[in-house]
Amino acid sequence: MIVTLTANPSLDRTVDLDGPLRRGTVHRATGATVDPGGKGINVARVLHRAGHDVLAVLPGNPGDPLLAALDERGIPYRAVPTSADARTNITIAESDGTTTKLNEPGAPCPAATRTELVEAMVENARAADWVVLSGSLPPGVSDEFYADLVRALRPTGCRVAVDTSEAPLLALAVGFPETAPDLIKPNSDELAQLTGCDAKSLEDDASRGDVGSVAKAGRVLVARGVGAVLATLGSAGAVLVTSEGVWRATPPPVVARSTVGAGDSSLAGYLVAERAGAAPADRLRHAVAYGSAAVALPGTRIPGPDSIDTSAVATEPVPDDPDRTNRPLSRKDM
Ligand SMILES: Nc1ncnc2c1ncn2[C@@H]1O[C@H](COP(=O)(O)OP(=O)(O)OP(=O)(O)O)[C@@H](O)[C@H]1O
Ligand SMILES: O=P(O)(O)OC[C@@]1(O)O[C@H](CO)[C@@H](O)[C@@H]1O
Repeated sequence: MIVTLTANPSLDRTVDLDGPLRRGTVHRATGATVDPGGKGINVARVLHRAGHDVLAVLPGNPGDPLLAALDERGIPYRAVPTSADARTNITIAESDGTTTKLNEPGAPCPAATRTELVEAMVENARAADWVVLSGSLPPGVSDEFYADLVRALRPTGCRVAVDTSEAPLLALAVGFPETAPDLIKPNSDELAQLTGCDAKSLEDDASRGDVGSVAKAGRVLVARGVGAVLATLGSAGAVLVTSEGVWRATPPPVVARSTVGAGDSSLAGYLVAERAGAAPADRLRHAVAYGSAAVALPGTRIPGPDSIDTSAVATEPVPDDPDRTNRPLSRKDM
């Protein structure tokens, strides 16, 4: 089983425009869709659709429309009572695939909810082979929440994947190696937050075929105890760094409709392959195939196994570059 935690879940409302977004004007939307969202929920949705046994843990009260959306899709969940309904996050989707997101802060999380979420995670982790801790934290939850939870999960022996950003990510990294997860999935912004690199140049270099800086940042994290770094780089694909080596994967050309949930689908794709016993390059291939399939779908729609084409994803090992390895990262190596 895979247990996901979404401490700050959302109902994702996507509004479609037939042209570019213009600030300060009235737009007549051409359509609108609503999906259950929040990063851990998206990971659980993809895994469930791929036939895996999942449990999505989240704060939520009976009657919350988010829980109704999970019920409709048959996603198994454990909802811990909290202060209010889940937030609504808005995506404005332009016809060329450009997406703008407006994410609400989320319902404040009372102390009793935080305690029960941790208890639910520890209890269910005992029967799981992975737990996935994903997304931002709602008001009332301290930045150290994930770091503390990784410590609390250690005795269960369950492997831990984390996908978060900003202060909770930095608070986790401060505790490495004690709080180092078995897997992290930073995008270029998050890799930059962790290592002081410039996010745009990481992605720009990668799209020109140079993933040296990403590989170096990943190696720094692995040296600090992280099991594997799955760095996703938007249309430039992804890089996997483990103690065994570094691989890069390039997606096939895709007509992008919405990038929302692409990173979550990548993480789920990696876990699908990992659970099947795949070697690192094949895990990366699955991550990129799932991510690219998600990008071709509208809103927070998630791909099913039938739309995954791993043969269209090119992977290759990235050799060690002694020159670059000896050069410091732009700010500090964490
Ligand atoms: N324009 C694109 N074309 C093809 N594949 C893409 C594109 N954008 C993203 N992807 C695929 O999706 C994966 C994840 O994308 P990205 O790095 O943007 O994740 P993310 O920022 O975590 O996404 P999100 O937070 O929106 O879920 C990439 O590694 C790639 O495989
Ligand atoms: O505000 P957070 O927790 O950082 O991100 C939330 C979110 O943007 O992430 C998912 C896509 O990855 C969406 O379903 C959801 O709206």
